Amino acid sequence: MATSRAPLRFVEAVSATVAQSAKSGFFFDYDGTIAPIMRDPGAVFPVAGAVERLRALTKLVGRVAIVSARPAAFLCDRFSGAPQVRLFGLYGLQTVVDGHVRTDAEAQRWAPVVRRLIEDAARDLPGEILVEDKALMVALHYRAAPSLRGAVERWSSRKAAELGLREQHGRMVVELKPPLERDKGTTIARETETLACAWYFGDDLSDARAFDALRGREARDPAFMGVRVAVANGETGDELARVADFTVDSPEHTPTLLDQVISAFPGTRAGSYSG
Ligand SMILES: O=P(O)(O)OC[C@H]1O[C@H](O[C@H]2O[C@H](CO)[C@@H](O)[C@H](O)[C@H]2O)[C@H](O)[C@@H](O)[C@@H]1O
Repeated sequence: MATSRAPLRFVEAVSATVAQSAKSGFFFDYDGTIAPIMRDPGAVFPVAGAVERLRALTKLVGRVAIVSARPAAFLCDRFSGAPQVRLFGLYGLQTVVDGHVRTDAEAQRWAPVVRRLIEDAARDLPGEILVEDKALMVALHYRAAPSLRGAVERWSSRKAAELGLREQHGRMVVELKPPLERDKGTTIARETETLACAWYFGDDLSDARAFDALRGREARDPAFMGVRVAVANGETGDELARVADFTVDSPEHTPTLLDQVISAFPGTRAGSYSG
């Protein structure tokens, strides 16, 4: 079910991971990667078996983490069943330490600007556009009205210029965020510094930066192995699959791929992940 798209062979990636397990890491995007895409972002939970696989991985490798554009508090709720999984929210501007969310101080300063933007969006944009308030960022969703994409993008570009914010495009969404040099790429670069091998799973445009970070590390350190897994989809999937080592068919297939990794560790059996 895993399709090789580059010279790296799946079996080699797994063997190298098992051989240097303490220095290996698994990093996951959330929406569209280990959670389904739905119209209501608040109603999204991880696919069946994902949390159990992540919990199993924490016992086998040095690091397991979620790197998401969601607020860290949301991730804390969804991954309460796997407390050893590290959580990086809002593209790495938030982390969770001992159960408490820590927010980057520079990002926090933008909260009043984002608050004003949310009020403007509620006033200016058509009712079909879902304005997701993430406190430090706003996501403008046009999934319910794809024909409004152009209007939303024009409004968002104008507001970004007016307020000094940055835009991030994604699956039927455009986000406005603080103008800081922080994204999934910088988070992955930092979190993989001490690792010899790192896997990253993603489905969307912002995940390409995490893939790039792994490629950059490989270029600087030929002993390092980066494994890029794209989760297929008809929206942004092709773009990411082109630069991935492997592709899975959907978020529901991610646990199946993880079973193939987990079962390669001595003493493990696929499917026995209750503990
Ligand atoms: O980094 P991620 O964890 O992948 O977050 C990216 C965005 O995910 C969410 O939006 C996407 O999923 C929604 C729920 O399935 C879907 O309705 C929407 O069309 C997708 O773009 C989330 O709501 C955004 O805040 C994240 O930026």
